[in-house]
Amino acid sequence: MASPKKKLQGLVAATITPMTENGEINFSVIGQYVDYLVKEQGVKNIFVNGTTGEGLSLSVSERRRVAEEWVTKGKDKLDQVVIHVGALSLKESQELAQHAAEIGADGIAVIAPFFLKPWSKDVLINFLKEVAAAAPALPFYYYHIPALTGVKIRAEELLDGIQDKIPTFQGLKFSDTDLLDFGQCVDQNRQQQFAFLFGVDEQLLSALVMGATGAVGSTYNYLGRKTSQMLEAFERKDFSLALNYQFCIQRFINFVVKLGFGVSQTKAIMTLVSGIPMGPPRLPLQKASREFTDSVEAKLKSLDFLSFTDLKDGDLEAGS
Ligand SMILES: CC(=O)N[C@@H]([C@@H](O)[C@H](O)[C@H](O)CO)[C@@H](O)CC(=O)C(=O)O
Repeated sequence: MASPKKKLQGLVAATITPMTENGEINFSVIGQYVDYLVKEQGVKNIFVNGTTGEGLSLSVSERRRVAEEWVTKGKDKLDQVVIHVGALSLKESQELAQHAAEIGADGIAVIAPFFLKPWSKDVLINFLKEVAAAAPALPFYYYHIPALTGVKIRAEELLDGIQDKIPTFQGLKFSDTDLLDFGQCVDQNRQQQFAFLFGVDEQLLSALVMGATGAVGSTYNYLGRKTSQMLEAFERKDFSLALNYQFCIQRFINFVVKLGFGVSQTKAIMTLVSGIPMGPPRLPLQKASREFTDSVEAKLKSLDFLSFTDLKDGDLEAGS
């Protein structure tokens, strides 16, 4: 794995936690999953035990084992493995942070505690600082996802002076649609070389314009290639082509959002596209319906996503 000091950039797949039909974690397919991400999707960075990975629905011991399995199977194949160690209990979060360091992960990320909530920036920073201190050699990322945590403290405020409190702070995973807040994070922290990782896949192009240095998301599990093509077009300043890719990705996401989209559906889509059985989600989530899977399969075919055919300029109408 790469040196922990290397900046996290480009696409980061928020990994699914594969499960058996009995609801146990299916560790046996993680090696295959790593190979799929690297070879078929060209994605070499992963974010483990986050929202998509149902991290907060797993026990601490399961989270440790999942993290270990990804680090072991990703050795010499993946560039960076970031482990989400956020929890309601500070002690659990610290245990997971320390464990991530012990197993050789490349970074840790933490969401705001979401039951008994921090109501001010300073309180949230104090919590994050205590977790970061449990893994003092690991890059630390704050995972901002206010729609799920209910903690609405603006990321831009949180970042103000954060490295004085958390010396290992390395960046932000921003899973929100507030591009004013995101833009201000970038604008006010450019000199610090933080990673600004955007987490709303359907809006990534707008975030790239705003200065995102990378992206963490669920769709990079199966749309990694397609999204990389968008990133490459953006790098080349071919904005019209980049927009075509974003629209194509949006068409698919819009389609699944209308059917009802979340972690369960991500598991179903990934099973369909990769052929690796991701299994059902854990309660309280419900397995995606057969109707959902059938509709998605047809849509992916119509958009040519299953064959990863290059989108050419002007193909905007295809599959719409
Ligand atoms: C709420 C949610 O699950 N958002 C996803 C997105 O990738 C999302 O699935 C995508 O933008 C489609 O809406 C990621 O931000 C979550 C994520 O990175 C994670 O699993 O930790």
